[in-house]
Amino acid sequence: MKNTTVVSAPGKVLMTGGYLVLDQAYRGLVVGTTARFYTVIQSTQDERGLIQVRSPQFDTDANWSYTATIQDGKFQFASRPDTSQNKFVETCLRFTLEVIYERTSHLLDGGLLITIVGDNDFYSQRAQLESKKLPNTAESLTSLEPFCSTHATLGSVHKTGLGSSAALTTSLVAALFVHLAGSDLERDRALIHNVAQYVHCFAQGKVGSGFDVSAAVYGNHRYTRFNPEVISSVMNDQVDPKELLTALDPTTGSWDNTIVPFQLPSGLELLLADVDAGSHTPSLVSKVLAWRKNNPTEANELWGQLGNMNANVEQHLRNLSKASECDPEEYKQAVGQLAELKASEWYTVENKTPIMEEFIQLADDFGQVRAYLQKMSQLSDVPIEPSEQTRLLNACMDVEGVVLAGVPGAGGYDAIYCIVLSEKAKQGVRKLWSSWNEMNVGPLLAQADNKGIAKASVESVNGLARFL
Ligand SMILES: Nc1ncnc2c1ncn2[C@@H]1O[C@H](COP(=O)(O)OP(=O)(O)O)[C@@H](O)[C@H]1O
Ligand SMILES: C[C@@](O)(CCOP(=O)(O)OP(=O)(O)O)CC(=O)O
Repeated sequence: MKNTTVVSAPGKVLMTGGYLVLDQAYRGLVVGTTARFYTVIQSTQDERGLIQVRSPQFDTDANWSYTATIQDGKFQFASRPDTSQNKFVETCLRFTLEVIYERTSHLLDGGLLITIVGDNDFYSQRAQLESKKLPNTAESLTSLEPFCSTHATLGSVHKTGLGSSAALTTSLVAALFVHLAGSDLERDRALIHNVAQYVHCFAQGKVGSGFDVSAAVYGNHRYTRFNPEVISSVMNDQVDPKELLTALDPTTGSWDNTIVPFQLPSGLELLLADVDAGSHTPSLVSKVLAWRKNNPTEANELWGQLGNMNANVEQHLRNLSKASECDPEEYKQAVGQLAELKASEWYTVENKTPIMEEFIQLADDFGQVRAYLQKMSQLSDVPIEPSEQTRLLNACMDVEGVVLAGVPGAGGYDAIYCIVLSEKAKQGVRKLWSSWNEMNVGPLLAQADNKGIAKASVESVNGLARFL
């Protein structure tokens, strides 16, 4: 398709580092997912500067129109009077177009038609499956068409926690740079990251750690956040374009975020589940941070202990990756043998190899991470790993071949993840989920995937062409 740009960006799972990663002194280990957001931009012959955006997976009002023009050399942006609001889409367009204009002195010759879709895993498919009288299993989810209708509005849709706004923002920002400024996603990655990070903070009205946008741009990594001061002076409606350009410029050296590549060791598979506990999780983050502020001594000790344990988990994973490369046969043998046992039984294996010891340490240290998160839950009185989730995670750990099971990100009732050693373990975990009664646990199809932002063609993305 001529004059068409497609850019996608992945969802994320923060395996370790929830809460701590808000602080520059600590790290987060984040994994990208195969679930992605796709932004398609088509140039149109419409009125110059007319930008129409649509999200066809939603029932009503998921169309937004804006105008972006240059008057007396100045960038002007407005939403059309008859349009509904989408803070993320609007903020992406407004600031990204402004940055592009400031950098290239050129904007639009005609109009733009922008189509945005997210993989099914970003939104709960429970209602969809029920209406088709299908059980909530991986097989049923596989039978749904790609980018299926959510039968909901953006306001009412049930999200699964993969980070729809970060993936949407990143894919839209990157697609605008490619389409209008001829950007190269490799070469201009840091600039795209900074703009997406800023836009995301602006739209959500607060500066979070930014690990979700970082994962959408770079895929898996160990993340250390940027100093929030980098953007604090431009977090206002009246921002001066030159000041914005300087604040987001990656060559000034002011952005101090770090990205250290990371891979899951071979043979390990990430499984995700969306949990519907029937209750709504309150804002966990502000309560935890308030507790930390009021109890600095106790909190700092806990942050230090949990930070060290998170670092141990990361190191075991890195050691295992190295072992799988240096000694593939022994590694395979260890994985095969351990996959037949519960992690709690691994210590009983006779003549354990160093690779097996590493797996045992990994499972033990991740158990410690959970213990510290449970302590954080109790002390701050916030349900980070609430007892319902503890029971579910313990049951997952009781399946043969499960290495670890935990709550991603901020925790709460909404989601869990497991890492398993075999197809049999994966089936065992999913069987457990489908029979779990205390809460409704539904599998997601997404797996770990290291690809950050990426260009595509319409034809290469299954199910995309029907929207264009
Ligand atoms: N498919 C989509 N099309 C357009 N905007 C979307 C889409 N999905 C999510 N968004 C934007 O992201 C917002 C949701 O952000 P948020 O509540 O922070 O959820 P999340 O935790 O998934 O990022 C929506 O209100 C909307 O502005
Ligand atoms: C608490 C945190 O450190 C991690 C939150 O991770 P989640 O994956 O739970 O995030 P949401 O997509 O906002 O639900 C906050 C942060 O780092 O910004």
